[in-house]
Order: sequence, then structure tokens, then C-alpha cells
Amino acid sequence: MGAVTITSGVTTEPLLELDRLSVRFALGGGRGEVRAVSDASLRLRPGRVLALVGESGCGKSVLASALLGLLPGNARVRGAARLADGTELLAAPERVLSRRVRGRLLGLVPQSASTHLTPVRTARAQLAEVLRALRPDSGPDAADALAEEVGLRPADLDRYPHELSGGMAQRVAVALALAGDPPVVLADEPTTGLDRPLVHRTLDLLAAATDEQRAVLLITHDLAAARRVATDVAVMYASRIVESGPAEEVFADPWHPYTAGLLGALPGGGFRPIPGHPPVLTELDRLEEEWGCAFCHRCPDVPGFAPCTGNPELLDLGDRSVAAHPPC
Ligand SMILES: Nc1ncnc2c1ncn2[C@@H]1O[C@H](COP(=O)(O)OP(=O)(O)OP(=O)(O)O)[C@@H](O)[C@H]1O
Ligand code: NI
Repeated sequence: MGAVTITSGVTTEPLLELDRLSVRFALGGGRGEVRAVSDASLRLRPGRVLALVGESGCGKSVLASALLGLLPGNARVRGAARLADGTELLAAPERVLSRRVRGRLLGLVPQSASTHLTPVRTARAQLAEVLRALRPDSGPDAADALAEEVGLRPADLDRYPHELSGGMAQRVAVALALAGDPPVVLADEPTTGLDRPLVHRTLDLLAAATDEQRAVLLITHDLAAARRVATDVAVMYASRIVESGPAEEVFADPWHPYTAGLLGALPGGGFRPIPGHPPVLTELDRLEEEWGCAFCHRCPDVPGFAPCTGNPELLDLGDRSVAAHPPC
């Protein structure tokens, strides 16, 4: 896979590159394996917000946990995930992940800011502690500067988590994720439980955090959220990325029937949810072997239960890629 792309004369190395990342969980007791992530390949370039979207349970969070080295013991991981400095995340020992990667090279914006923060200490105390650990040479004004960067007043930092509104807590969480100045920010459902205006402000904040040195991987099942800020999108279905490309192009002209189905379920798309449910992940190997792809039984383009001759492998077609899915 070519790691360097020339875009209008500017060379942009990916800050994060996934090459056929796969994760399986052994269930034990003869109950088989959960195939949670299958051959996921992605490139995250500086200045970009890449949204990884897909229904609940399709493997988005497992992919994030694999990058952070936070998978449970029954997980088996394959493939590669490289950072720009050459760190191979999947092979790195916990010592390297905890000392050099988490917070410094990979910042994490958690799903729920309020449960992420320690209730008995002020936001300032928590931010100062993280700054001391990640940026020991930072001056006394660093916390205030970070607060300002995420749209908080310095005085807000002197509150305890229960004194912060949901939006303020989420801003503190973003500030904590940015404290180590990481080139890659991973945000897993960062807007869960927030109302729409707050969803928008949090997303805009993440988009604003991207620059020539930084990119965001935004994990969400909220397609409207992805649409608002993503420059690139990867659509995941039943453990596989089935389509990816520049967000504007994918949203305007989806190639995979699953992407089209997700868009059709949005208010602007007519509120038509995709019928049926994703397959059980322990059945994926058998399904793909028998049917070609795992979306057939929900696919509007495949009449009845005729197996489709789709190839679940992602085909690279220039800027965009799609899992071939004839006759769609
Ligand atoms: N330790 C584990 N053992 C077995 N299966 C697991 C384990 N952890 C996760 N899974 C399964 O992996 C699949 C993918 O889960 P994941 O949390 O990545 O979904 P998701 O796309 O993030 O969904 P959501 O939008 O709900 O967060 C699920 O079917 C889940 O049950
Ligand atoms: Ni199909």
C-alpha cells in the first residue's frame, strides 16, 4: 500500500494507517468466535476528520480499542496499524503504549465525559495533572490556554465535574485529549447523550482541533454528525468497511447499498430505515462463504433471498473504495 500521496504538489504522509486490521474474540466453551473487525484498511491524513460510521455492534469501538491496545484477553488481532513516526500499534508492548502512545500520539475523547472525569477533583486539577505527565515543560498558563482553545473560560476549570454542564464536561474531555498535543485524536461516540446544539458544538470543536499536524478519527453511529464535520468517511457493516472515500462524494453518491440505506434512514433521505438486522457476528464466516456478502438479506437490490455474487473485499477505485456488490 503506498503510504505517500501527492495532492496538488503537497506530500501528505498519513498520521495513521490501518492495513487489514482484524479482531476476533474467542467465546470459549465451543461457542465459536465473534468476528468484530475484518480487514479494515484506512488512511488518516493531517487536517482531516475521518468519520467511521455504521450501526450499533458493527465493530467500531473494537477497532478503536485495538488501536489503543485496550482489547480484552480473549481478542486475537491481525494486520497492522502504524503511526507516522513508525510506531506499530498492534505489536507495541503495553509499556510503550502507556508511556509513549496514549495521550501523546493518540488522544482519546471518551464517550461519556461526565463518567470519564474524577468527581472529587476540579477540572483544573485533572487537566494540570495530565499536563504535568504529558508536557512537563509546559508553563503555569498551559491549562488556561487549553481551556480557551476548547471554548471554556479559565474560571470554568475551577469547578468540580458535577458543577459542569454536559457541554462543559465534554469540552474538558476534549481539552484532556489535546493536552499531550497528539497528532491523532480518537473520538468514540463523543456526542452520546448530548442535545443537538451541544452535539454540533462538540463536533465543531473537534473539527477545529485539526490542523496540518493533527487529524481526528470520529467514531459515530450518527450519520448526521458525520455529515456535519467529516472530510472523509468509512462505512462499516458487520465488521467490514464496505465503502470509504471523501465525505462529500460518498454522501452525494453512495456506491454501496448499505451506505445508501443509511442515508435513506435520515430525515432528509425520507426516514426509511434499512429493513432487518445485521447478521450475528459469530455467523459471518459461514454467511460470506455461502452468500458472498453479509448484506444480501437486507439489500433492496437483491431480489428475494437470491445469493448475491458480491465480493466482501474492498476494491480500491482511486479516492474511493467499495466492496463490490453486484448487481447493485
Ligand atoms: N470481549 C468481547 N468478547 C466477545 N465479543 C465482544 C467483546 N467485545 C465486543 N464484542 C462484540 O464485538 C462486536 C462489535 O462491538 P463494538 O462495541 O465495536 O460495536 P460498535 O460498532 O462500537 O457499536 P456501538 O455503536 O453500539 O458502540 C459486538 O457484537 C460486541 O458484542
Ligand atoms: Ni450482497
